[in-house]
Amino acid sequence: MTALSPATLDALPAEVRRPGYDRTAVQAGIVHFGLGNFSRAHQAMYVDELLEQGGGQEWGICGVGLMPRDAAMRDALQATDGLYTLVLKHPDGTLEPRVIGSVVDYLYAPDDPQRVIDRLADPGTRIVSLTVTEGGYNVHPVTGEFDLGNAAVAADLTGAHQPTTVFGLVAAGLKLRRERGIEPFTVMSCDNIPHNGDVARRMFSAFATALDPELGAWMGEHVAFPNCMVDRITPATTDDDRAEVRERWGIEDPWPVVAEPFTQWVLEDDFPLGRPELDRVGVQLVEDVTPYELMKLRLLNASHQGLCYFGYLAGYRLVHDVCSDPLFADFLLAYMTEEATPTLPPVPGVDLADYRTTLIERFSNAQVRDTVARLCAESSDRIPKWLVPVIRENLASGGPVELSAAIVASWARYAEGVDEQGEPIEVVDQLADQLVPIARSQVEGDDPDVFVRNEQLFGDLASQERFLTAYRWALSSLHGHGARATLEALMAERPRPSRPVEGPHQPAVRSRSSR
Ligand SMILES: NC(=O)c1ccc[n+]([C@@H]2O[C@H](COP(=O)([O-])OP(=O)(O)OC[C@H]3O[C@@H](n4cnc5c(N)ncnc54)[C@H](O)[C@@H]3O)[C@@H](O)[C@H]2O)c1
Ligand SMILES: O=P(O)(O)OC[C@@H](O)[C@@H](O)[C@H](O)[C@H](O)CO
Repeated sequence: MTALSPATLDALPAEVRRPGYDRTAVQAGIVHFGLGNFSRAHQAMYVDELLEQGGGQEWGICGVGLMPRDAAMRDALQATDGLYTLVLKHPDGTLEPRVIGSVVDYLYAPDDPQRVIDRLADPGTRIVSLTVTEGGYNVHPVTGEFDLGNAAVAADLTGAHQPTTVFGLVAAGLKLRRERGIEPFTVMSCDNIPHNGDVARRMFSAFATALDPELGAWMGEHVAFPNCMVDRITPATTDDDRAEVRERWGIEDPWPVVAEPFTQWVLEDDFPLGRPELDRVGVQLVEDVTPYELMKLRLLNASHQGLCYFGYLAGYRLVHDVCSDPLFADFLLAYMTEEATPTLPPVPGVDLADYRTTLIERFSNAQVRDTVARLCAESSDRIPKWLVPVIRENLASGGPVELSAAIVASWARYAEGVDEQGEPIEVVDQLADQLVPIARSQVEGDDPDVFVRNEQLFGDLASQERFLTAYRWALSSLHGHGARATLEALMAERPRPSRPVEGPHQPAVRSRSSR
């Protein structure tokens, strides 16, 4: 057994790719907040690749963690001097193990916030990147503005102690740079949010303005916030993943990461202090990321929501099991083709029919073992940003909303917190305390539409007749017949591309038109 470290790299089996570059010469020009599974499988892999190709020595990554769980990442990376194993899992079972070397430092902010601020103020820091989740941007659910009422944010705004939030730390770093006459770094959001750079700009600027209006104005003038689209399905690391790395390659790695082979990064090229030559390693640099992000968020991410609640209620726990079921694959393809795609602009260089088929193949990769639970979590951050816009556009254009409405209904049913066998569901959502009682009251109370009357999440959808009719039908079918039968009814009159015409499943409820 080899404990992963710079000293043991040469002892790893030949099939494990490892850094061939001199890590001691790599400087951390990127500070990354939220160094979790995804950024280690994606951004850090691209930088590692560039380093392999002899470029990017000034673009190593310093991870920063803020949350209690990040102490474990600190410990893991401390043990390996920042190294970790990325295992790409091909559908045919082929594994590509690779040790990533681009993370050259890690700071756990609660240990020493000033060290983080000093690193941000250091002229060598030229990009601050983020994967702090959708919820990490502190957007007020009703106003859409920065939520100044958030307790941690409000505490940071008093300036009475060292900051604890990403907003407080970034603002403190920028303040020092401004005072010292150092140009600001670029802030690069890599979260799954439409116009993630624009959202980051609004939120970070709002915090800075509330702290110090002059700082806010300086930021508005000088800080760049490029938008980007990022893609690589990266499940949470499990103990089985750790054991696999240990047993197959003899590597003792406290926190490896597994991911699918597919990867994509489309990035707006707005980096006043420069950037790594990411275009050398496959990143698409574009003027406007909009068509790419709409494609990805409305096809991939919204389909994840389309499969997770129905899938969970039908008894599935792994994503590939859901998507290997032809009924579910057909449902997702129908949602993507009939409802999501018509809302998309043309995407340069992309055949959307191929993209949709590839998504089903990616979701069906049995080796990745992505979980339905990961996709069901924090739905209140996801459905309003990925699916509700599809519904709105179709309502406005006269397009169909039946399948999207059924996805919303499946969330409403799932949020009741009890499955079809009467077993409890653990609803993981920052709004769970509100949502679960509301969802339960749709069964017990006298308003079956109560869940979608939540304007915070759905705006005025509940007053849109076409949406409401489809939603009511789907919710009632979910209650009366269950998830599988509801999908069968929805799909009964549609072409079924991914299963034989005489398939094994017969619709268990009446078809939509005979209702
Ligand atoms: N996992 C994927 O397949 C994937 C793919 C594309 C994009 N993404 C984006 O990356 C994000 C993170 O995904 P992940 O798989 O790395 O998750 P993860 O749970 O492994 O990592 C999330 C990191 O964000 C930190 N974080 C959470 N809330 C925060 C807050 N309020 N302030 C500061 N830090 C906070 C966590 O402590 C952790 O370090 C997603 O929410 C998504 O926007 C993920
Ligand atoms: O990570 P989230 O919360 O943005 O969304 C859950 C998944 O849809 C997402 O992680 C996808 O796996 C990812 O966006 C694929 O690139």
